[in-house]
Amino acid sequence: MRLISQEIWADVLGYVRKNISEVEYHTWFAPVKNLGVQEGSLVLGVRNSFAQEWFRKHYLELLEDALRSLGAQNPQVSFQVLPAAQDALLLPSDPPPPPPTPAGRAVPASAPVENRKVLNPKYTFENFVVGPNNNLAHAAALAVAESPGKAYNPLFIYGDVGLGKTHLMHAVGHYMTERFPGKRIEYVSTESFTNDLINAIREDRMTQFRNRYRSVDLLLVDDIQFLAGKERTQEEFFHTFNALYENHKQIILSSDRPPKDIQTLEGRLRSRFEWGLITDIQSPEYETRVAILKMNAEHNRIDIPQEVLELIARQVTTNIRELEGALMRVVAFSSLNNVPFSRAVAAKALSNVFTPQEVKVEMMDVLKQVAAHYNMPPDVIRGSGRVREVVLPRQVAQYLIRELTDHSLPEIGQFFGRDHSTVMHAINKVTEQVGREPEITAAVETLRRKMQGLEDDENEA
Ligand SMILES: Nc1ncnc2c1ncn2[C@@H]1O[C@H](COP(=O)(O)OP(=O)(O)OP(=O)(O)O)[C@@H](O)[C@H]1O
Repeated sequence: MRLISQEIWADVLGYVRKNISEVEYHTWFAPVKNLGVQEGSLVLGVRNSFAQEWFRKHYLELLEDALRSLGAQNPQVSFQVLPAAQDALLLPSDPPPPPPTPAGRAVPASAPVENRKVLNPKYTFENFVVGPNNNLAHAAALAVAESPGKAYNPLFIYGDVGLGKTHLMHAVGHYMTERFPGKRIEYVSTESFTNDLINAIREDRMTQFRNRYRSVDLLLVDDIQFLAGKERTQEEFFHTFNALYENHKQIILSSDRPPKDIQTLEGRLRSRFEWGLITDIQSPEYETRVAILKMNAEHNRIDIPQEVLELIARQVTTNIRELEGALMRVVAFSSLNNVPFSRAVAAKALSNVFTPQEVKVEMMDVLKQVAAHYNMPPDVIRGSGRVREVVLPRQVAQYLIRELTDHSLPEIGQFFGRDHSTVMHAINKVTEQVGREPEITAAVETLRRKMQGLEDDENEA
């Protein structure tokens, strides 16, 4: 759980930093030691009793507000004076989080030069969940990692925000570092490349700049779409590209769109970007989202029930960064309110961020829930049985699928191996019975709430 409290603390510091001056922040908050969440209370270690008093007087409310923003219903913060030796040992305390960057990336665009080489340790191939949305990009990245400069050069990966482009690029970097230890790797965002170029020109350091980017074995450039409209940077990048390419050095580029859609990109660069392989990453489907959450939970040693992960995966559908954020929110909520994980707790934790209408339900989920409710295998419900015990759950499932998903009658029919008129009949039948037959009414109501993650259960926070 240590990792969870670090996440919480990082979020709290982020909140605090936005609300006080930098000087105040560095004076008071930078030396604080996060001692974890104990029974719902965030425990902070401070240097001496004067600091403890100061915090109680001046920052308690701010800290409580920060915890409230993370979902704590009755936020609690306590302070402990650290023993002098521990204080000395612990300082500087947990590094404060970097100021938020627009894309929330691991290596801020304005990071000092030496930071740029840092590859995020989490972004490895082992930690990358492969699904139908990203399997081509994954296979291409792996091929490039195995034969850099030979398989596809450049490798151009494009896709929407937060779908794993940077993760895959870093994975190639990690792989190469392990496999070919002496190789030089440079990871840079297009923004950093541009800033670096501007500084090099201003400070008359062009030779140094060129050496640096032209002497690497693997160049990873993120968000290459930002080259658009920057003529001088395009010019310089063109020469960097050529130098590396001619020496069979690997280049990997990421972008939010394919080269042909990057406006005001010089033709000669565009055509070079198209020399190798262009591959895209799409939004993950439900199963992949659940797998990503599962891997994240395991990675952070969080023991969280599958059904809670499923609820989160249904709510956040397009961006993996947000998906991970939602998981952390649920974890923070349950730890700060000292309640065990449950679907109701998760729904509550996410209710401020995602409106219930956004809940996405899949046909298979409905079938599974109905099957569990009637204590019957899903395949039997989808099968050909005609006895009432099977027909009723089948009709209820079809009714709920129609209500909770966007699927058409023919699609639902196909899912059940029946034609659309049979589905229509089933839906009409249940519609007539709801409100009249208590048993069916209750079943539909319970299942509907469950599917929307709104059911009240005994764990409710
Ligand atoms: N297939 C995956 N398996 C596991 N984690 C993933 C996967 N894809 C993305 N992630 C995680 O999602 C988060 C966002 O990924 P990443 O930063 O690579 O996205 P991006 O496409 O580069 O976004 P941007 O366009 O903002 O640069 C990261 O924490 C990453 O580890």
